[in-house]
Amino acid sequence: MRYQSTRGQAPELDFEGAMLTGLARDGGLYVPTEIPRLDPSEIAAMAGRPYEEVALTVMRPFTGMDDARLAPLIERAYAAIDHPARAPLRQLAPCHFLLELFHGPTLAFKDFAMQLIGQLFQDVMARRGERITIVGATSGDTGSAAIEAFRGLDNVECFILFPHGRVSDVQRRQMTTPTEANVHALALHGDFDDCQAAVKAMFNDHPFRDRVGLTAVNSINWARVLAQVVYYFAAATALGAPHRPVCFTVPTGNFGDIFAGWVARQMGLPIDRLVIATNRNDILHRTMASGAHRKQGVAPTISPSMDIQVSSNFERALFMAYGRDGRATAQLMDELAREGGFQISQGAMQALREDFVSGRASEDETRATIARIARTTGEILCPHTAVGVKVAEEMAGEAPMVTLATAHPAKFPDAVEAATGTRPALPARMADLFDRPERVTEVANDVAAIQSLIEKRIA
Ligand SMILES: Cc1ncc(COP(=O)(O)O)c(C=O)c1O
Ligand SMILES: N[C@@H](CCOP(=O)(O)O)C(=O)O
Repeated sequence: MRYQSTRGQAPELDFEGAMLTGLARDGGLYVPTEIPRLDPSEIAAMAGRPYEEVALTVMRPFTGMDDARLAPLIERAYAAIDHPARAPLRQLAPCHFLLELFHGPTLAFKDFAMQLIGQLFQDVMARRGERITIVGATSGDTGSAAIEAFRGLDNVECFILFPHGRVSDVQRRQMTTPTEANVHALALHGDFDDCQAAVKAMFNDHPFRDRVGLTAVNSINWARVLAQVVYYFAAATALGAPHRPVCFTVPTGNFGDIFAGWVARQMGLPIDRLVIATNRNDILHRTMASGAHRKQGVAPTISPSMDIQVSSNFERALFMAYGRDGRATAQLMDELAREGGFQISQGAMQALREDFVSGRASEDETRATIARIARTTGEILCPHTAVGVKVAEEMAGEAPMVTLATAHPAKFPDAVEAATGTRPALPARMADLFDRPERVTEVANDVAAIQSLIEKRIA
C-alpha cells in the first residue's frame, strides 16, 4: 500500500513511512493511493467477532504488516480499553444507538487510535533504534490520550500544546498531572487553531523537524485515522450490515473521526448517511450549506474539544472531492492561510454532498439535549455526544442511526451538572485527579519560542 500527499508534491511513502512522517513535507496530509474494498462476506463475518479481530481485518490491507506482527500490537492496544466489547452499542430509542467510545484510559474516543499508535511506534522504534519528539495540539482529548500512550517511554519526548483556559479542568489535569519526565504540557495563550497552526509550522520547518525527529500524533497522522475506521465496522455489523445500511452521526471538529467513517464506506461498508454534527463553531455546516469555506473566530463552548475552525482533515475530504488533485488542494489551502477561506467548486461540492450531510447544535440545544435524554432515558451524555444526538434526531430515517459517544460525561462535569443537576463521577482509578500536583508551562503563541523551549528540553 502506498500513500500520497494531498498537496501532490511530497514523495509517496509506505505505511511505516507515512506514519513516522506525519505531515507530508509539502504541508499536505497522507492518504492511501487507493482504498482497499472488503468483500461483503468478509464484512458479514465480522458480526459478533471480538473487536481485535475486526481491527485486524480492517487494518491489515493498509499496513502491509503480516498478522504475526500486527495482531499482538492490536491485542496489547485494546487490552487498555476497559470494556469487553471495547466499543459497546447502547440503544437510545428504537432506531437510534450510541456507540460508546469512552471506555479507554483517558475516557475519550482518542484512546482507540492512540493506544494503537503507541504500540506501532514502539514496534518501529525498537527495530530502528531511533528517538522521536512528539509535538501534538489538543483541544482537550488528543493530548491526554497521547500522554497516556507515550508516558515514561525512554526514546520519546512528548510535548502537548493546549489552549490555555479553554479545556475542562479534568482534561487539563489529565495532561498536567502525569509525573514522567518525558511529558511536557504546554498551555498556549490562544485557541486550538493556534496550537494546531504552531504544530504544522514546526513540521514545515524542515531543519527543525529533522533535528528533533518530529512525529505527529494528531490526526495529521494517517495511522490515527485508520484505527478509527475499525469501530464503524464493529458497530454497523452488529446492527445488520452488510445486509442492511446504517447511518452514523459524528460530533465533528478536526474531521478525523468522520473521515474515518468515509473510509469505511469506501471499503464497502453500507453507510447510508454520514452526518457531520457541529457545535456553534460551525464552519463545516456552513460549508456544506453554501460551498464557501470561511473561518470565523473560535467561540468557546461547553463542548470544548470541538472548538475548531481550521478543520485539518477536511483537506483529505477536499482532495478526494477534487478527484485527488493535489495542485487544486494546495491552492485552496494556500487561500485559507492567506485569505481565511475559499469557495469550493460546484463539482467538488456535489461530491461532498453525496458523501456527507450536516447539522449544528447551539449551546442551548446542547444543554437541553443533555437534560432531556437524562430525564427520558437515564443516559448521561457528554456535551459533544449531545451535539451529535441533537443533530442525529433531525436526520432520522429508515436505517438505524448510530451517534458516536465520543467522551465520558465525567470529563465535563460542570456542563453536565448544569444541565442535569447531577455531577458525574470519575472512575475510581482517577478519583484523586484533583489532589495530584500539576506541572505545566505557559507559552505565548510564538512558534520560534516554542521551538526553542522544545530544543532546550530535549538537549
Ligand atoms: C470528545 C470529542 N468529540 C468530538 C471531537 C471531534 O472529533 P474530530 O476532531 O475527529 O472531528 C473531539 C476532538 O477530536 C473530541 O475530543
Ligand atoms: N478534538 C481534538 C483536536 C485534535 O484533533 P486530532 O484528531 O487531530 O488529534 C482534541 O481533543 O484534541
